[in-house]
Amino acid sequence: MNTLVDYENIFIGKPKGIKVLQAIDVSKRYQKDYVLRNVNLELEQGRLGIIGLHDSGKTVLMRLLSGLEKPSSGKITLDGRKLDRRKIAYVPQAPLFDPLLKAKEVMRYVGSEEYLDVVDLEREKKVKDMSLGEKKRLALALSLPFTPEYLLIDDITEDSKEFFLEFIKNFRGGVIISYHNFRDVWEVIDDVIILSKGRVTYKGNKEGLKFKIIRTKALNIPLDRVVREGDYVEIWEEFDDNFVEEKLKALGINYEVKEASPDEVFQRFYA
Ligand SMILES: Nc1ncnc2c1ncn2[C@@H]1O[C@H](COP(=O)(O)OP(=O)(O)OP(=O)(O)O)[C@@H](O)[C@H]1O
Repeated sequence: MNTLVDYENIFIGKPKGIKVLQAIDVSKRYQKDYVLRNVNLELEQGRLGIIGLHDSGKTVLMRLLSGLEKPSSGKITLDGRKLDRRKIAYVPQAPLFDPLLKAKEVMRYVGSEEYLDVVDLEREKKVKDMSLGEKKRLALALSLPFTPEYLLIDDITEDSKEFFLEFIKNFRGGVIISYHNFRDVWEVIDDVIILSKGRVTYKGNKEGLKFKIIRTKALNIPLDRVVREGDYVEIWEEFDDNFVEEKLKALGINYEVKEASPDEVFQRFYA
């Protein structure tokens, strides 16, 4: 293997021939309990965020997409074929390495310790002295010599957040990142899958999560979906709709409008 870092194959251009990563009607159960049900997704080199609360099935889905585990039913394919695991780099939630090895010794498995420079990790540092974020960067370094076309990152820690967000922005291939909120990853994702108790509750472009919250002190308005919050009422409406505002105007009722954050929308409708 070439011992120099192949920057071009990590950061420059797009991989030749766009490949489609697909999950087709994927379910997973351990013993009797289903932890994922009928998940469908399709990604063509874009950037997908898999968002869900604790225990929603994010890690299980990431392990299936990386080829580390097999679905109980349904299938995962790359361009309609069986997964080529080397083309899919996977950064686990909590990577495991021999604690006594140095970073450069772990890299001997792939024969090129130079990739530690790409993830900004000291060659002499022992695994037992690394933070979780550094172990995740080491997992990434191990996958890079295989010129992956997809990068799957299961969770980012506080100390590695900046590094991974920057890496995602520059990576030439497709990215899937799983995380528990939108705030921290919003800038690097285009498409979204929200998981709730193993089921997909939202799938689409992140722009589809735009809602506004209309607030008024008029408590008895003749509209559906009105929620009372203390001394005012709230009505949520999709950002581009104007039905509620026009109705309130016609009724001569004063109101305020605020854009809901993606996390507020997630918590309210899809979590
Ligand atoms: N090997 C396993 N055997 C049995 N149950 C499992 C196994 N792996 C995961 N589960 C169960 O699957 C469910 C989803 O777990 P998963 O780790 O995917 O959630 P998550 O969304 O990644 O949560 P977190 O945000 O806490 O990491 C949990 O109830 C978990 O206990």
